[in-house]
Amino acid sequence: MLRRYVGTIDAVVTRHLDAEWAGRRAVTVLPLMKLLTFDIIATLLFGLERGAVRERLAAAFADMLEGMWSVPLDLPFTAFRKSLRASARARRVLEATLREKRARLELGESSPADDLVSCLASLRGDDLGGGGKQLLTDEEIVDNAMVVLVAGHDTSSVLMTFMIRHLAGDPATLAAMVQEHEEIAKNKADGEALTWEDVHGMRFTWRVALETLRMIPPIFGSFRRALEDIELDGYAIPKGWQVFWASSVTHMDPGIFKDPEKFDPSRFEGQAPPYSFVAFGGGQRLCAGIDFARVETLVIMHHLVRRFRWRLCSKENTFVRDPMPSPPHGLPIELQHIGPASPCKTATAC
Ligand code: HEM
Repeated sequence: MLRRYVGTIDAVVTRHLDAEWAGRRAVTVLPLMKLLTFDIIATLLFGLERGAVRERLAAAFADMLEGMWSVPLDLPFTAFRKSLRASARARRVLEATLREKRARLELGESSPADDLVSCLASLRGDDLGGGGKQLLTDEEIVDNAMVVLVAGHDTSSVLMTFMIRHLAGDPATLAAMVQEHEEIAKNKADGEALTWEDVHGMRFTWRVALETLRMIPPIFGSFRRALEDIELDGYAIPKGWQVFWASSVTHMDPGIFKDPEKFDPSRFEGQAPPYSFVAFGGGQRLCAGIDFARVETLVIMHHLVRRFRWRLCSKENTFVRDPMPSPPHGLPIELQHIGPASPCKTATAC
């Protein structure tokens, strides 16, 4: 299904680079990547065109994220209360979107395959003994849309930001990536959109992404509940206990990844042992958006490395977790344009 949306992702990425990167001498990467991944999700999963509705959703969503990890005190003026209110505003936008989608589906003006909201609104219980009734309530559809928005927005933007940071200091990896993308581009006309097949050819770039995720996993872990008494390395874990799995610890285990501090995309030439690379989680609750993340990452990197070179404004090679990793000051970089010339926009110094 994702195959048919590669061209749309390509169009959103190109528009974003033209509007936000082209002609600028410097940009701050993390906020731009958040904007871009939000635009991709809003377009593809919610079918929201650019405009007032999308801006309202973006604003409510940004406010919601601000307090999402705050102390859960629902009192006036707390970050948590503000986040709850913003979440209610975002839900109202999505409820209105759902009503509109449903009306268009009933009039035959749109198809369930148009976007995620239309797809969920069209699900019927025929195969599950539901007598053809709507499978999900409106509340469940909005819940699902909110989950996808939260799960798919910050994660990919963090990955892209740290890839860009790494490439600034690793000319050999950048050169190998450029070569891969130039090979793909040489068989295409100017401005021709990438296809599913092109994206599948970007093997080296995906290994660079996986290695970036290994070293700086956006989600550092999560909880699982023990379904039965188990013993692990001599420790007894009783049934019902919550266990925290930490991707950062597994990824830095020299018994699994030799020289774990070294950035080496070739580790992913073969298959990593099961449950050793867990940036996307594992088991039944494995990330539902892996393929989506892969396509958007590869399309974005394709256009970035073909159009720009960059230099870090700060030498600080650190990051903080809150709880997502973020580089100092959101990663300001100086840009050099190597793609087709574009009109000069506001130049911001580092
Ligand atoms: C680099 C990008 C991404 C990373 C590192 C990532 C990572 C993860 C992780 C660690 C989990 C928890 C898995 C578990 O508990 O075992 C998860 C769940 C999930 N992710 Fe992602 N994710 C990414 C991108 C996306 C995107 C783009 C989407 C959607 C468009 C998405 C949708 C989801 C959903 C819906 C879940 C919940 C799955 C469930 O509980 O069944 N993710 N992701």
